[in-house]
Amino acid sequence: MKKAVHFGAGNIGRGFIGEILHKNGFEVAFVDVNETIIDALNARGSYEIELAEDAATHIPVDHVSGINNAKNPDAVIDAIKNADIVTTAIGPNILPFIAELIAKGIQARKTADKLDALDVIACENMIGGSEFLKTKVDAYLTAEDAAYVDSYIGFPNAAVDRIVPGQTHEDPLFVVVEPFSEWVIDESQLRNKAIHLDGVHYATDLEPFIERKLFSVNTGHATVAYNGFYYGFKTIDTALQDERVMTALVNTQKETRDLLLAKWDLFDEAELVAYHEKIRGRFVNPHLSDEITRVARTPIRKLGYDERFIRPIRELNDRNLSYATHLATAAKIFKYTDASDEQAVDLQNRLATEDLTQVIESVTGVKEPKLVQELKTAIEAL
Ligand SMILES: NC(=O)c1ccc[n+]([C@@H]2O[C@H](COP(=O)([O-])OP(=O)(O)OC[C@H]3O[C@@H](n4cnc5c(N)ncnc54)[C@H](O)[C@@H]3O)[C@@H](O)[C@H]2O)c1
Ligand SMILES: O=P(O)(O)OC[C@@H](O)[C@@H](O)[C@H](O)[C@H](O)CO
Repeated sequence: MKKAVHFGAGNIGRGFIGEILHKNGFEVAFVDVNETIIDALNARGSYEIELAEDAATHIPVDHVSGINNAKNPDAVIDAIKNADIVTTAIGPNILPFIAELIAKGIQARKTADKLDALDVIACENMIGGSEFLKTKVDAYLTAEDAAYVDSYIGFPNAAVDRIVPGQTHEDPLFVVVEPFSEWVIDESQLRNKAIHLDGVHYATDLEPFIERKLFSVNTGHATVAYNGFYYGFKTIDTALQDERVMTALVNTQKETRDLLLAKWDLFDEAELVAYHEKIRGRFVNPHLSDEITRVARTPIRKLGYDERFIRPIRELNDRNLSYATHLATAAKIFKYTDASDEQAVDLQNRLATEDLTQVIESVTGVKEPKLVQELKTAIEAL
């Protein structure tokens, strides 16, 4: 069997990436620090996915194993040495912490004179995720290693879409997912073109696809989460029953369409309207309950310069298009609290001790006085 190494045996890792790799004949070594999950993968060698729909379908995934990277880094390096593909779904903030292991795995391939091409694909909600990972990996490589990477190792960007909420089953591996799924990989950045995964869409230019996904699904999701939190809700589906939250989502989607249509020739307005309607339906799937704390997690990341609110705000502003709803939700992120979310706690501590303008500028990376002032006014109005 072909061998895959996948970093992050969490919700989307088991609930989507594992499914696709398995379907394509790979045995999958999941790398994670969660001992319960790693032990269960090794004990059973299989797990089950359930599609959340009327007549729930069950998908068995076997030929899987686990490696605890904190305890057994050498096994990860060895697995990468022998892998046909490497994927991650671990969270953008964690990518820097696995970069050294990936670099060592690449060095092990080079030392073994392996000339098979390998792609390392970051499946994170992030524009340019694999390229970002490559910059972190590069920091651990010599000039000679870098030449080997240029020839044999690809870091194609990817976009992954499937709502996989937090799981609360007795079985730590069982994962309930929405039926919809989409995985797009930038074909132009692939090194190993012989691996063409069934169930993956290969695009020659990923940027419009990742923007359509991130600014539609994730900006929309976050709009529901931060407005929902502000109005006192706990889950995405219940928040959407509130007209104020639904209106915020619908208006945000309109601004997103305006941006996508102004920026890319590729999209058709009617198709985007249908895409956005479908997303609203996905958010209220009655068979899936998604906590606001999951969707609103890591608020500092979500306020990033190239992230789901600030990038559209900047780009709509550049085009003299309205970004009022994006801005109103971005302001609510500054009011988000969750004692169990390190970034939420950090943001609130900074707001309590530092000047608001300084916090806005440092968290969002925005320096343009007009946008900073608008954010400040919107936050102060809450
Ligand atoms: N859940 C979704 O609906 C969904 C959909 C598309 C994309 N994504 C993206 O996929 C990524 C993962 O999201 P998720 O929802 O699966 O999160 P998750 O928390 O369920 O999974 C992340 C996994 O990474 C592991 N991990 C954390 N630090 C680690 C480390 N240093 N070394 C090894 N493992 C470590 C955790 O133990 C966990 O099992 C994120 O970038 C997210 O944006 C999620
Ligand atoms: O994973 P995050 O924190 O970037 O965003 C939270 C959710 O919006 C996200 O996980 C979605 O469920 C997912 O991106 C759907 O494809």
